[in-house]
This record gives sequence, C-alpha cells and structure tokens, in this order.
Amino acid sequence: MGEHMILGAAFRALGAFPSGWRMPGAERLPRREPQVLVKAAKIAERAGFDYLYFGDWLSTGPELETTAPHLLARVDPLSAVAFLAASTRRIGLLTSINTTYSEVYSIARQTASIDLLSGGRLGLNLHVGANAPAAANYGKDVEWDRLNAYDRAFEFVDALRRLWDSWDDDAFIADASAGQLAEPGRVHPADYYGRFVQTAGPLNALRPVQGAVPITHTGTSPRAHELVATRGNVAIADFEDAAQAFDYRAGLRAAALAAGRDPLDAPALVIPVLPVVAETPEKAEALASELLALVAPGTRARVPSLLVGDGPAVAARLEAWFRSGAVDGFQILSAWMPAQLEAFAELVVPELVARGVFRSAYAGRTLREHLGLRHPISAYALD
Ligand SMILES: Cc1cc2nc3c(=O)[nH]c(=O)nc-3n(C[C@H](O)[C@H](O)[C@H](O)COP(=O)(O)O)c2cc1C
Repeated sequence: MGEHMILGAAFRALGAFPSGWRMPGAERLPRREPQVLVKAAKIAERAGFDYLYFGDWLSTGPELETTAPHLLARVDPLSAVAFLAASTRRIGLLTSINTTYSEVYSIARQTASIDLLSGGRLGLNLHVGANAPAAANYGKDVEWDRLNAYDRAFEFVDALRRLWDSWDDDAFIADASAGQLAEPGRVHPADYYGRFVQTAGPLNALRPVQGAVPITHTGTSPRAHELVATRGNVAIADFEDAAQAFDYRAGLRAAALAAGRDPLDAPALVIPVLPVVAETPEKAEALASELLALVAPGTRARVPSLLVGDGPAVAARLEAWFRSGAVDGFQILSAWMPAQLEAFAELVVPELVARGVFRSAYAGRTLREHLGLRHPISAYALD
C-alpha cells in the first residue's frame, strides 16, 4: 500500500444513480456531454484526482432508461479521453474497451496515440464480458464469446504489449544531414499468433510515452483475479465488506509475486463507491432520501448508508478502509452531475489531505507516476 490512496472519479454525464438526472440542477441531456466532460475534468483535476474513469457498454435500448440512463446514448470512452487530452494537463484518463469485441491492432494504435496526445496520462481498463445485445451488434456468436472471453483477453494483453513495443524509444534518430530518419534495427514485428488473437505488427505508432499504458480490469471472478495478477496494474472490484477486500487484495499481491512480478509493481485494488455528500449530515440524508424517492417504481436501487454524510464523516470511512490495508484507493461515483462531484472535491478531498491519506498536489506528470508504477523497459531491450 502506498502512503497515499489512489483516487479516481468515474464519469457518467447523467449521474451514476438511476434517478440522479432528476435531481434539481442535474445534467440530464446527452447532447451537453462535451460541456459536462470539460466541467468534470476541471473539478477533478483541481482536486488532484489521479484519474477520470470511463466505463463502456456496447448496446442500448429503452429498458435502460430506469436502471442505467447514462448508458442510453453517450460519447464513447476513447473519444472522450482523446477530447480531454487537450483540455487537461495532469489528471489521468482511464478509458475502457471490451476485449471480446475489439481488435488489438486498432486498440494498440488508438491508445498509443492518445497516450502521446495526453503526455502519458492514458490508462486502459479492460471489460471482458460477452452479452447477447453486444454480440448482435458486432455480428458475433454470444455463446462462443462467453466461453472464450478470458482466453481471448489474456492473448489480447500480450499482443497489445508486443505492439506497443514495436518502436524502440530511440528508433527515430532524425539525422537530416545523413538523410536517415529511423534506425531500421529499432523496429520490431509483433509476430503474435495466439488461438484467439493474431497480429503481425509492427505498429504504426510510437511506443507509448508511459512505455506501456497502465492496465486496469473490472472483474471479480478467479480469471479476472488471474488477469490482473499476471498482467494488470489495478483491479477495480466491488466490495462492501472490508475483510473480503483485504483478502482479495492480499491474494492478488501473492499471485503477482508467484507469477514472478516485481514486488514494487504489485497490482493495486481500487473499489468503486457512491457517496452522497453535503455540508451537514442532515442535508446529506435529505439528499439521499430525495434521490431514492425519485427512482422509477419497480427499479431496485439503494444508497449504501455508510457513505452518506458530511465531508469529515465520509473521509473518516474512506480513511479507515485504506489504513486497514483492505484497499489501495477508491473510484468515486457521483450520483448526479456536477453537484455531487463538486461536493466530494470540496468537502471530502481536503479532509483526506488533512488526515494524511491523500496528497495535496500532483507529484508526477503521467498516470503511471500518479499510480506509483515504474516505467517498463521494452521487451526488446531484454533480448
Ligand atoms: C466495478 C465494475 C464495473 C464494471 N463496469 C463494466 C462496464 O462499464 N462495462 C462492461 O462491459 N462491463 C463492466 N464490468 C464487467 C467486467 O468488466 C468484466 O469484464 C465482466 O464482468 C467479467 O468479469 P468477471 O470475471 O467478474 O465475471 C464491470 C465490473 C465491475 C466489477
């Protein structure tokens, strides 16, 4: 566990609670997403969040309106981070892709490009799910997808790393007088031929600024655990019980060591939480009640009462989890935008800083540095 917790903010323009968009003053129109993106990034960057997170879902339908309205129509996560690369300077930008329905060469190219455009602030979260609507959209067979999703994900990450390492960091010598732009020996084919993923390479993009874009995974099954332990940097997983989180995190670190990974680069555990924060405990309770009262009839939704309160109360909860060694950090879901992100930034973050569990300003420039990870050497430097 680092000295300071990892703090991410999950971005959902229409809020992360089913009824959030109905709260007074809440953002509620998908066409306003460009403005909401910029506003959220400014709030989160001012507060010093390590990253802004973008999940993804590869289908839509009217049935989502009452349960997950933010999924109906939105800017896709790679476009969102590319857009924010120019209007932000320090905050990490954690995008998501689904390895089942993505092609590795395209993802390697887009992520290497956005890492360069953002000055090394990109992160890549992997979804490994398969579901019928997504399979139908991509012309795939959902049963096959489901059966092979994790095998494909493991191969996907291995191929991605090889593609990212195509060009050595010093490949472009740009010797104008000799007329030599690149050293021919410093570019390498990927030559990756797995059962589910094949790519020849080399990649037509520079090696990422971060060497490898930090990889996170949202999943809790044994295969999800193995994927992060062997190839990931952060597990993002739901736990309401600190003892369970503690065991999961300890298991993750032990498995990473057993797989031969450097203890300094052991994967971290971050859990998503949805606080409802206000200036007073009474006001926070009233907001939580209002939020629940606005949920559509028949839709199941609840606000975990642990995290309804004023800044000191919410900060104390997060501090206790962090200090117990259960988690490395938190991904904050804002029930509605932008007011709840602002409330967390203004009322909780300063409390966390005062308690010594969050830094007062960015120490590094890249997401890798924010997460305390070392710069990886290229696979070819080891040859
Ligand atoms: C906190 C959390 C958030 C997730 N968000 C998404 C999402 O936005 N889109 C998606 O396709 N899958 C999402 N998933 C699913 C996972 O990414 C994962 O690929 C899938 O559930 C398989 O995981 P499993 O190994 O736990 O079964 C999420 C999972 C968790 C734990």
